[in-house]
Amino acid sequence: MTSERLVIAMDGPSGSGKSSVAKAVAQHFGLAYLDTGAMYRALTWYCLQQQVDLTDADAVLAAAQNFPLSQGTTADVEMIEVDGVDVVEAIREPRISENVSAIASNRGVRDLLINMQRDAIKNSGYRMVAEGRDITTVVAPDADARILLTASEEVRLARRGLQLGGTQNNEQLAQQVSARDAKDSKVNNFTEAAEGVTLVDSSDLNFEETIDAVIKAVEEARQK
Ligand SMILES: Nc1ncnc2c1ncn2[C@@H]1O[C@H](COP(=O)(O)OP(=O)(O)O)[C@@H](O)[C@H]1O
Ligand SMILES: Nc1ccn([C@H]2C[C@H](O)[C@@H](COP(=O)(O)OP(=O)(O)O)O2)c(=O)n1
Repeated sequence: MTSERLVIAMDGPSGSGKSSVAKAVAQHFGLAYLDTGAMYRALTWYCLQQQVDLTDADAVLAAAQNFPLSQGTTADVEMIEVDGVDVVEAIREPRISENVSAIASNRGVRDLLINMQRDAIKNSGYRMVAEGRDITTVVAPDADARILLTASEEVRLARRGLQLGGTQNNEQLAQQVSARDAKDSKVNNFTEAAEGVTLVDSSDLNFEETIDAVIKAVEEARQK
């Protein structure tokens, strides 16, 4: 086992393949994995469960300050609990996708979760793939490899539709993907690669090809 540090930061819009590709890349390099979007989703679930008014920024922040989150950091088993309740499936439901931007646009909430994310990277011994919207730019701008994973809107909508098993119509998918990205873009720029960030466009790549492209980008960044 090597203990050489390897922090890989990955950002991108909804449905670009961040979670699935990041997990595969973590397994390839033998790294821990952090899904930061799951943290914002779990906090949304908690606020809804606590009947917090999502338009009340102070109430949302108060909930975040007492957020009883427990999250695993292995790529092969997803573990997310809030106050002992398994929320792995619940946080992917459309009602969460539709409300999560209200939580993620709260500055105080972001500061709290960003600190938790930096702690997670440190606790991994700096051997982790972390993915989200602001990992390459805010959470870990000092990562050893920084990647922006994109795909055309059409491709991302189609992927999300398939992933949700055809349960959502086009309008619902557009709300959960395009409209959410538009809201999230007001907080972070995850459509253009910042300086030093490698862009991987997966529009014309299948899953395996995308993983290979990211691994190649990581290897290249490590040699710099
Ligand atoms: N390059 C690809 N080609 C085809 N399907 C992909 C590709 N990358 C990801 N997927 C699939 O698209 C869906 C969305 O991917 P996901 O990792 O959840 O995206 P994100 O985390 O960016 O929202 C998943 O079902 C995933 O398996
Ligand atoms: N680092 C991050 C990660 C996610 N978010 C917000 C923005 C997103 O709408 C939600 C959910 O993120 P998630 O990565 O689960 O979303 P997708 O799987 O890409 O659809 O959290 C964020 O603001 N910052």
